[in-house]
Amino acid sequence: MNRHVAEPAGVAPAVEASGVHVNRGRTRILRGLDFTIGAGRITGLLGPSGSGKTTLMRAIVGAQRLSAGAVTVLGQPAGAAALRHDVGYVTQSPSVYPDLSVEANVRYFGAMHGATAADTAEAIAAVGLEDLARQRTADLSGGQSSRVSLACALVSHPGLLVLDEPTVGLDPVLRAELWERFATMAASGTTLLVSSHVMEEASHCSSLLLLREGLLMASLTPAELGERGHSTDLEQAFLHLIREAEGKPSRTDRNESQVA
Ligand SMILES: Nc1ncnc2c1ncn2[C@@H]1O[C@H](COP(=O)(O)OP(=O)(O)OP(=O)(O)O)[C@@H](O)[C@H]1O
Repeated sequence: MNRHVAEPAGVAPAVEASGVHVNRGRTRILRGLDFTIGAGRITGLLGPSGSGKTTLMRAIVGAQRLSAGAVTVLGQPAGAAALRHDVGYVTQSPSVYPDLSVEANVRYFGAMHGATAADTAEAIAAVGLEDLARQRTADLSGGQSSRVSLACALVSHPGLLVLDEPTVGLDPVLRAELWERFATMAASGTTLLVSSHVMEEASHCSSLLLLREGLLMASLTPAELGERGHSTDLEQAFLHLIREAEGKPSRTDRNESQVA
């Protein structure tokens, strides 16, 4: 199978990675990744805990030194100054000012990108925090703080939004609303790269990058994952691929909700 999900004719990929290696000390964390991420759609970055998802996201936003290889983002080298207003990154732990209100946080991050008051209000509404806009961020729950962090990235309307496990700690209703929001953003041209180790979330993505132990196991659509993994349950399909790669027989009697 082709390693890359086909791009629509004439549309340049948002991200191109070739031969990406990241070593930390003697540990080889990313081990020669080649892939593209299509523009204007949601790509899921999936893999067990420790497989290298955060390291790869850091490489894409230009926060990770590569040991070898190259990453190009929206036609520029990853981390280039010209990308400052075009790339949004939301880390796993919320990066907000605890002593400021939700609104003040979002306004502050928006100001760096020339965002308006309407942009601030829209970003807060997008993450469902209108009722808490005046609340100090320090007084919010973990899931609410994560949503403030997300609003701070949304406010500048980046062309590429990189989200590290954005749905962790959210209840099912909010999680569904966020995925709807992501779909709307993709439909209006935003490229989203969303990491998760919950395979059920893969079905919300149009393309998937499956990482395991620093290697790219596959770049494919959810439907292709189901076919290759012989299961409509994407969790089972991914486990099948992993066992196939390990040369072990596939077990179909497992019923975990996460791959990690
Ligand atoms: N600063 C560091 N020094 C050495 N090793 C590191 C460092 N940061 C991460 N690693 C190792 O790199 C590997 C990949 O880590 P990474 O955080 O990218 O994985 P991940 O897939 O995002 O995991 P999770 O889903 O648990 O967040 C892990 O084995 C981790 O222990």
